[in-house]
Amino acid sequence: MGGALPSTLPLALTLGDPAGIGPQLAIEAWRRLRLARGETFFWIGDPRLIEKAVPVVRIEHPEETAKAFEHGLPILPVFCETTVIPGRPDPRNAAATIESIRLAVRHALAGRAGGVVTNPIAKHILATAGFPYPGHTEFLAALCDQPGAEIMMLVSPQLRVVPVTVHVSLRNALDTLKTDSIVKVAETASRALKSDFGMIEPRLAIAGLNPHAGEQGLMGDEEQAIIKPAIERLRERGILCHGPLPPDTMFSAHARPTYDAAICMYHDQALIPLKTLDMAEGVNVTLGLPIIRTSPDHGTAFDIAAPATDACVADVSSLLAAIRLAAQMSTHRKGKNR
Ligand SMILES: NC(=O)C1=CN([C@@H]2O[C@H](COP(=O)(O)OP(=O)(O)OC[C@H]3O[C@@H](n4cnc5c(N)ncnc54)[C@H](O)[C@@H]3O)[C@@H](O)[C@H]2O)C=CC1
Ligand SMILES: NCC(=O)COP(=O)(O)O
Repeated sequence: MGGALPSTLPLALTLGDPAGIGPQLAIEAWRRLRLARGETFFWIGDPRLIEKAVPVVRIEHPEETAKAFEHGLPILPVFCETTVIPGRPDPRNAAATIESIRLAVRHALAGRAGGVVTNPIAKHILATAGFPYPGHTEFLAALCDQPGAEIMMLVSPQLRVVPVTVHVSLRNALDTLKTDSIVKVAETASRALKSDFGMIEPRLAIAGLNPHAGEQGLMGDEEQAIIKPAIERLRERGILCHGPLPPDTMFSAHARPTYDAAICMYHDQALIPLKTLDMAEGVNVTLGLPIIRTSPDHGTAFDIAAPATDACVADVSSLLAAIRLAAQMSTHRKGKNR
């Protein structure tokens, strides 16, 4: 999906959880992109984690990335407080993880980075360290001074999905699902598909919530009471959308070509089909913010995390897809603002 030229500005890649697969993936991504002469990035991470495994170039400013990339992995250093043991996350290193995200956003907001690509964090480890946000998505919105503007989209070669409710329990998602939030999320998605993905008139498929999209009220009334009014309002605002669709069939090979993004009512309704179809190529994108942010669709994978000097068994495809997509989105957005 895409095809735009790479962004000229380097991307900022964050540390993620240092005990996860992020450091090994950063190395692998640098090796491949350097060979391919593809997109460039600087890693905001701890050089001590990787410098025995790969040539690194410590930089002070993102502008040094282009020159450094040929010679080594450009690193803008942040330092972990305590020894990192792959597979054994430690809340004492949360400060470095958080600082890396902060710096990445600062550089993107200042126009020194084309976008932010985040390595995975372990939400419960950050929470133990007192981090008050459920995930990157909400933290990034706060850093951009636009809390509530953020939405999550997962993108893969076969599907795009947007959950209306995100990092909450299923019970809480049902309680908080509202017509207004469906409208807001769908409008943001539609706008972003134009500005960041180059679409002229994006088509949205709106999922139902209940089996058979409620079976005319026999199996739940949220479709009638909450989702249909949202669709009517979106149509009045000129947004192409259809639904509520039965969630069990709307992701089939026949249905997928009829829309550009599926607006889903809760996290797993959106992410299960996407990861089942395309986990290796899936990319998590934050829309609705002044900065571009992408991330691989997988998590920290502590079970396969290893020291940087070991062979990398983790698949780097999703991170590479995230880097490429961020560059393409940045190019689209620049073209739009020209
Ligand atoms: N964007 C982010 O920061 C995300 C963070 N997470 C966090 O990750 C942590 C672990 O979550 P899990 O549900 O276990 O999901 P996970 O994606 O980390 O792992 C699930 C399974 O997939 C495998 N896997 C994941 N990425 C892989 C890769 N690149 N190559 C090969 N195998 C891979 C793992 O080894 C594991 O067996 C949680 O604390 C969660 O909060 C989860 C999703 C996204
Ligand atoms: N399941 C997606 C996910 O957890 C990613 O969240 P975020 O850290 O990107 O907000």
